[in-house]
Amino acid sequence: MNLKALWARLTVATLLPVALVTMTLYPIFASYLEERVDNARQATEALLASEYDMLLRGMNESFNQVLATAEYPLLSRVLARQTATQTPSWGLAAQNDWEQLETLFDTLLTHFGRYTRLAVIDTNGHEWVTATAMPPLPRPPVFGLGATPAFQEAMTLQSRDLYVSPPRLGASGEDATLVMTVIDIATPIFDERGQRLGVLLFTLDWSRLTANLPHAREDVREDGRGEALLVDAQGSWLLPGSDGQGDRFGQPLMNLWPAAWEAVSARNQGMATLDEHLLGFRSHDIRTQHYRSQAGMIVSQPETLPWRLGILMPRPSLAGLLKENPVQLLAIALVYLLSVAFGVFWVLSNHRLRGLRQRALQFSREARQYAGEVQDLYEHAPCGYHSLDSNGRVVKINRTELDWLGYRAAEVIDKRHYRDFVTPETREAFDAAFRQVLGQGQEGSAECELLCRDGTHLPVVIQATAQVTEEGFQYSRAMVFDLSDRKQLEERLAKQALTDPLTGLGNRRYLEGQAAREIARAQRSGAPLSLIAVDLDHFKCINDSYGHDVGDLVLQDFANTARDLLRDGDVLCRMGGEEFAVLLPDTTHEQAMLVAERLREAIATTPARVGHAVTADGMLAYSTSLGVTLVSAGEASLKPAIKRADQGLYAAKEAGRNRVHWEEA
Ligand SMILES: Nc1nc2c(ncn2[C@@H]2O[C@H](COP(=O)(O)OP(=O)(O)OP(=O)(O)O)[C@@H](O)[C@H]2O)c(=O)[nH]1
Repeated sequence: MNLKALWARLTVATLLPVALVTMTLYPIFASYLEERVDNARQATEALLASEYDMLLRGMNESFNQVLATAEYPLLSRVLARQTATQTPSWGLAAQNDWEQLETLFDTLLTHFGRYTRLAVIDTNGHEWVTATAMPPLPRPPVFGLGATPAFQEAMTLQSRDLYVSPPRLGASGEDATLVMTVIDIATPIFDERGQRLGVLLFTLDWSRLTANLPHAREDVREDGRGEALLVDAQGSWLLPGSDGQGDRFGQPLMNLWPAAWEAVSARNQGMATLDEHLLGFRSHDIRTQHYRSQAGMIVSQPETLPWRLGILMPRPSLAGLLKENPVQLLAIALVYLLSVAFGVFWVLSNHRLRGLRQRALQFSREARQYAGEVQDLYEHAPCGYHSLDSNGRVVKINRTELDWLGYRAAEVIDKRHYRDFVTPETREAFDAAFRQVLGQGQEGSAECELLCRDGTHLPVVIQATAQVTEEGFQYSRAMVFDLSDRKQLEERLAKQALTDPLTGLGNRRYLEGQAAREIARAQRSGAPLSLIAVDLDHFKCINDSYGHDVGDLVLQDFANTARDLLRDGDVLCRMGGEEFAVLLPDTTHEQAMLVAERLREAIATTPARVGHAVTADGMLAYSTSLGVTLVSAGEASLKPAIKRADQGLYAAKEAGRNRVHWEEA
């Protein structure tokens, strides 16, 4: 496997475990996250309800305090007296009422702590009594407040009606530099006869009231537990900052948080999911709050209503959950790490195993190929191979030897003893060699003849060695060489040694061999054995006249003519040169003379074919002289008879040639 494939596998081994772990963990975390989101939604709704109630309760308290104070008889008495005179009257009764009223206002300021300023204003807009949270109080402070919207609105209202201004930035009392968020709450003051005397104006420290909303506090906000949101109908931020200065006060929510504004402006109440927050919201129209308070009617600036109160809670997220619990994060990282490590380990070990397997396969292929080659060599070797057990039974044999024998492997292996394939004549040599193999020497060889299925004999030499282990003799392993060619060569050489190459007749040595056998037979049977010596007449003249080649043709012609004339058992050979001999078994003196005469006459009357290049008719006449004798009983060799036949031959030559002469033993 190449490096590229390994990298691809490693990539898969990394990505796959990550995907599997993610697929396993994601549903768990998703359902957990869903549950947390549901919880957060419920918590948001609960917080919104409680904060809404808290806001209304706080405002109701203020409304009721304003209404209760406006109905206080002391207030209308002071106001009626001052209105009547239109100048500060400092009689004893007035001084007393004034001090009581101041004490009341001081008590209200200090006891409730939520008001920054309390004022009593007559119908002309003159402020007759004023108490502020910021001492020292001017006494008697008279300011014209007739132009304030709170005064003007309250002057149009009936008894127990309230004017409530939207939260605004305002000066606290006389110190115009100290700016804070305030709400004006004003109600008309009537005497017991129902005559309008003026207006009671409470300036409420809005930051003190909203400070009771826990989620409006920045310390709580920073905890990430939620944030209160309060805007008017135009989307202006109504909540002051923690210091009461109003860091975001009055800013449009559209700019601060467009998504939140889009959600709260679309519906009166509900739940919205923003990017990282859940927003629960509801609207509140301050004018409807008289149902909950002692007020007859509540008037405010209509363009600012209704208000929208909301709670923004952080929306639980997967990252947030993990951040919440670092141990969990660590465990998840560990799971990813282990799964990736396992994948990488698996690929690497698999890679190594794969390499080993491929090498093993390669070795096994080579081994099989090698074994096949060895088997092929064994089966088709130019010599025979076989293995025998200690009883001489064939346990293995190659195809070459089976082909020689003409058997199939199934007919031989474990079924036949090898000596059965050896001819009885050579079996003894085989047995002796096999005994040697089984013995100490552990080697043996023998020249034998194998008995083939078709009855033919195959000369072979067997060379065997014993295969011996610690347990002793296992089997013999033998190589068998075919000796047929060698035998044939030997026979051919032997035959050539006994044959005259020019005429194809046997030579002198051949005659001697044949003579020994015939003499022995004649001695056993007592049958006569005759010998004829033949010599071509004037052969030198033929050679000299026509050339040596023509002489050879004449010699071959003589051999053919004589061979045709003689019997099968007669032995015709060339003794050398132009001399021939014929051994005639079982032939008497008379019969031998007849054969010699017939031979002489046949040669004399049958010219040799020498071709037209030599003679005109292509024929060349020649003659022979012959000496005939009997091999005498008691002669162990042919030599004496040859000598006598030669003497007869010379006699025939002497007598004029082309004749037969008997030579007596
Ligand atoms: N062409 C040929 N000539 C041979 C061969 N062997 C021997 N000769 C020749 O045969 C001749 C024999 O001659 P000689 O012994 O004088 O006898 P001849 O001429 O036959 O005379 P006579 O025997 O007395 O009739 C020699 O010239 C040899 O060279 C042979 O194989 N081929």
